Amino acid sequence: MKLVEYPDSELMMFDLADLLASELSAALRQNEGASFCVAGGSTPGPVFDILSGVKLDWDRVTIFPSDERWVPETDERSNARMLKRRLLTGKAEAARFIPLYADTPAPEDAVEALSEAIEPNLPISVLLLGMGADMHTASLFPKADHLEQALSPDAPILVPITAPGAGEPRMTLSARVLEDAMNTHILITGEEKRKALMRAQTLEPDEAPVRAVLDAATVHWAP
Ligand SMILES: O=C(O)C(O)[C@@H](O)[C@H](O)[C@H](O)COP(=O)(O)O
Repeated sequence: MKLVEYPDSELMMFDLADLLASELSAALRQNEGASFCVAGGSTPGPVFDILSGVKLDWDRVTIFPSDERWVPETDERSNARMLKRRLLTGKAEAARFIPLYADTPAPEDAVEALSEAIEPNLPISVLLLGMGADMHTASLFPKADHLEQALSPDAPILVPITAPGAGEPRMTLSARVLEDAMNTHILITGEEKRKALMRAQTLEPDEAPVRAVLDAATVHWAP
C-alpha cells in the first residue's frame, strides 16, 4: 500500500482528479476504450466535480459504480443519482454509464443481467474506492451475509449483499474484480478513517474487507 497524505482536503481533491485524468488518458492512448469504476458515498463528490470539467475523450470512457444501494435513481441514497449529477455532467456527460441497479425486488434477481453488462469492461482501467470507518470498501462489509463468496478468488463479478450498517440491500463488485484493476486509489478523510486504515493492515479481509485491495492501492488521505 502506498499512502499519500495531503495537508488539506481541497488540495487532495484537485491532485487526485488530476492523477485520475492522467491515468484515464494513458489507458485511452493504449486501448480503444477505458473503464472507470467509482465509489459512491459522499467523500469523492468534489473529485467528480473537478473531473467532469476535464478535457478527455469521455465518449470512450465507461463509468460504473463499485457498488449500489438497492434503491431507484430517484432516491437520494442512489449512487447512480449522485454520479449522474456530479460526474456524468459537463464534459464527462459524453461517457457511458452502466448501472448496478435494476428495477427488480431484490439484487439477486438482477445479478446475471448486470454482470453481462459489466464483463466486457473488465479489467477496470482506473478504480476509485472509498472506505468506511468499519473498514468496508465498495459494499464488502464486515459481517455481510455473502462476504465469504464476495472475497473468494473465484467469486462471480457481482454479489448481492445485506449487512448490518449497510442500510438497504446492495449490489457490489466482488473483491477479485476490484483486485484486478490496473490502477487502484482509495480516498479517505479524517482521523477515524486513518486509524481504521492502519488497523485494517493488521487484519484479514474477512474482518477488514478493504484489506483485499490494499496491497495494490494508493490511499489518499487528508484531515
Ligand atoms: O455506496 C457506498 O456506500 C460506497 O461505495 C462505500 O463503499 C463508500 O465509499 C464508503 O461507505 C465511504 O462512504 P463516505 O465517503 O460517504 O464516507
